[in-house]
Amino acid sequence: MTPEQLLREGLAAYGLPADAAAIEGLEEFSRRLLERNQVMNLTAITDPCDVAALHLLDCAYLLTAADFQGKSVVDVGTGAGFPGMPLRILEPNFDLTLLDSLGKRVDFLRETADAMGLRRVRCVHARAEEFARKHREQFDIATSRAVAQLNVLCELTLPLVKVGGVFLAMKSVESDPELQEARSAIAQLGGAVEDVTDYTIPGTEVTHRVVRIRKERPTPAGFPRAFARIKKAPLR
Ligand SMILES: C[S@@+](CC[C@H](N)C(=O)[O-])C[C@H]1O[C@@H](n2cnc3c(N)ncnc32)[C@H](O)[C@@H]1O
Repeated sequence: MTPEQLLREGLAAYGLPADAAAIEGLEEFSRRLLERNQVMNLTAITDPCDVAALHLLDCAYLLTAADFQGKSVVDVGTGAGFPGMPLRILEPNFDLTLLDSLGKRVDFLRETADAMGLRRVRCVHARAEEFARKHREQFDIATSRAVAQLNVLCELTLPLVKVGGVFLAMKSVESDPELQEARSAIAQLGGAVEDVTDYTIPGTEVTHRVVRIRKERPTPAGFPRAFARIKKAPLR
């Protein structure tokens, strides 16, 4: 199967629209990613079919896990733009902030968003725990994939989410122990696990998980702590 077929059939399997412009946008992003990957470290996945499935379709699943229309969304530790960029390409009607602590990756994202004419994308070079000082409880949705253990990750993300909003954490299906260990941290930060959904990426036998955490109460003022403190004494 070609990447184009994989994307078309995969989006259809999710029940998402698979119009030609969206598919072309995803393929263009994949081309730019793999081209830049030759001179900087953006992804270990280098086959275009694998990028289509393991990056693009994996991330696209989030559009079935929450309604993004009209929302403000922050992707914490976005790296080369996952999950944020595929979501932006597939759904133009929300405000997206792509946040990462590595400046070169953020530069790549800014250049790529400009070159592709993507709108309503803000690329921010910052650590999440520092960004939270000025952007506390400003986002309807936070997303994150492959950034940290859930108890640490929630301290980075939940302070950014409005009360009533959600944090969508992309995790492996082996994350049950991690999830159990994070329950107290999630409660201390004002959240509650609402839903855990496992999904198989179309065209593969790979199954991943989305943990949906609802922000129920404001996060207490002491969080997030400085990263050295979070790392030394993760919330339990
Ligand atoms: C393993 S990469 C994952 C990138 C992307 N989310 C993905 O799934 O391909 C983790 C990324 O998180 C970023 N990161 C780690 N801690 C962070 C923090 N406290 N604030 C912002 N970004 C952070 C790193 O710079 C890195 O780009």
